[in-house]
Amino acid sequence: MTSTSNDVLARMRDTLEHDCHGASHVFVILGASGDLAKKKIYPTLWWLYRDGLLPKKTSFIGYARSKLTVDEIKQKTIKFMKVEKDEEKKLEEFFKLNSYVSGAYDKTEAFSALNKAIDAKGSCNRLFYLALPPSVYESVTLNIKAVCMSKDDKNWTRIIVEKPFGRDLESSNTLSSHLAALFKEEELYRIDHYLGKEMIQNLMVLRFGNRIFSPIWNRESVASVVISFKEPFGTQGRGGYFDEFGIIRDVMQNHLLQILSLVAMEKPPSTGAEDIRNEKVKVLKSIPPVLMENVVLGQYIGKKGGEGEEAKGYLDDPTVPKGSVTPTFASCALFVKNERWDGVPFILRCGKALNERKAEVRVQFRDVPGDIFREGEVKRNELVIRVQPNEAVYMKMMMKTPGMSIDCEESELDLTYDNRYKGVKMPDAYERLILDVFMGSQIHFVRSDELHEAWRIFTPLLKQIDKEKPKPIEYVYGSRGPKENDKLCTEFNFIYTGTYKWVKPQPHL
Ligand SMILES: NC(=O)C1=CN([C@@H]2O[C@H](COP(=O)(O)OP(=O)(O)OC[C@H]3O[C@@H](n4cnc5c(N)ncnc54)[C@H](OP(=O)(O)O)[C@@H]3O)[C@@H](O)[C@H]2O)C=CC1
Ligand SMILES: O=C1O[C@H](COP(=O)(O)O)[C@@H](O)[C@H](O)[C@H]1O
Repeated sequence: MTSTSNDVLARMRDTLEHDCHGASHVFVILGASGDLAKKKIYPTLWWLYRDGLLPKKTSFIGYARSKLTVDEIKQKTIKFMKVEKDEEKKLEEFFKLNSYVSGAYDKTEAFSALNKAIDAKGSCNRLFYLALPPSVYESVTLNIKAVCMSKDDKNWTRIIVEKPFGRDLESSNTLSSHLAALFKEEELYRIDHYLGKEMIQNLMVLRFGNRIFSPIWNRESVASVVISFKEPFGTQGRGGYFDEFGIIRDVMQNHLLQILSLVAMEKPPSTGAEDIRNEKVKVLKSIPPVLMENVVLGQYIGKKGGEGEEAKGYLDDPTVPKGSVTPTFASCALFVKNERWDGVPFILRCGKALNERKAEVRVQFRDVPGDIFREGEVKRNELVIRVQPNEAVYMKMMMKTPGMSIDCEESELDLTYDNRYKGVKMPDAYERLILDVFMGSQIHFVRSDELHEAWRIFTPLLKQIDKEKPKPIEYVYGSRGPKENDKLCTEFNFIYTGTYKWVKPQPHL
């Protein structure tokens, strides 16, 4: 039987109270005046508070250079909080638990003032969320370490770090060494918010909780794997920031590679964080650096006759440097050189300003050997794990056309979450991850050696792109991206026939 949202919430509250032993907690948002804080962190803390999912004695302190009041923070963030009419009183309670300290990121005296505000809450566990540009990570973490850590043994301090974790292997290693000199690995929570998504967390269960997959999850049966991220909007005026990174650093090197490691890793000895992360590192170590010849780069141009944002290309964004060749689309094929996967292409593909919002994993199986049906009739099986939107797992299968016909046709085993798990609340990725930090679970956070391997795989390519500045292929805003990507997919054994038609199930009357 499917658990109802209320059952699940009640169980989570019990676990949380048990794990937190009734302790007090202070959650500090560094960069409280910024975009991430406003759009994600404050709303997430509110949802957790509203649902009773934070330890009972938790308060929140915002910290940034701007001189702000809690009321001003509230005005900035409220439209992202999705507050229902009957929740106003609770929202007031939430903001009463908030305070704000203004100060510089590089002044120890300012952090002493922050520490005073934390001390005023009494003996407590401390969580610091770095919702900040990486340029200030170093000074902020030095100051936290110098004056803001928990003073007694019974309380812990945890630091939540947001990407980008550097821009190449060298800068990432420098950041990792800096953090390692200040904090223990168990105090560091490196967020990759894709690890907080339902279907990404489901990959472990799907693979290792089902007997049927393990015999076919290898080079004998799998032809190729495609992992995609598509977004239907462009840089929306924030191209200046994006241009420093490009889509490979923004999405491929982190979110898509994390998904790949969960799809390709061996079965860990347990579901413990270290066992899982050991396996993820092992599989990443088997991946040679990506070669430029296996890469397609694209940049979107405006749509003729389009209106508003879609009429504008990447280079029309006034915050983007003139003539920039930063890719807004990238796809690449890479290989896992181990016994299980040798020769199987893993195609990663991501892009902005495409035709739809979609993130999915597509495992395409090899052709049926010794086919006895009419030539070309039998198509490859495909297992699709749709991460977003509308979570689903479906397996494309060949079936006899029902009725008198003896033909084969493409059909599917379809597990659409909206139908199967009616009424279950899907928390936002940040809700799950912030809760994990309270509970001290690092399963869904990136360890420093995973980060090292991820940058090792992409840094030679990124350096080559930065040096040679190849001109990306133009694609029109709202299209499927460069045609060259389809060629890359075909070259690397992903066969698209265009013959599969999904008949959306109609609700029973
Ligand atoms: N439970 C559910 O909700 C289910 C939903 N469906 C829906 O049915 C529709 C079709 O299913 P789908 O699995 O995508 O099957 P398809 O075989 O039609 O598509 C497979 C893949 O090929 C890509 N593709 C499309 N055009 C080309 C092309 N010209 N050359 C190369 N590749 C191409 C697709 O999208 P891309 O443009 O991203 O490359 C996709 O990645 C989808 O909208 C799917 O979401 C199907 C089954 C279950
Ligand atoms: O990390 C990032 O992810 C978002 C997309 O996240 P999603 O949860 O909405 O899929 C992307 O827009 C952004 O560029 C990138 O930095």
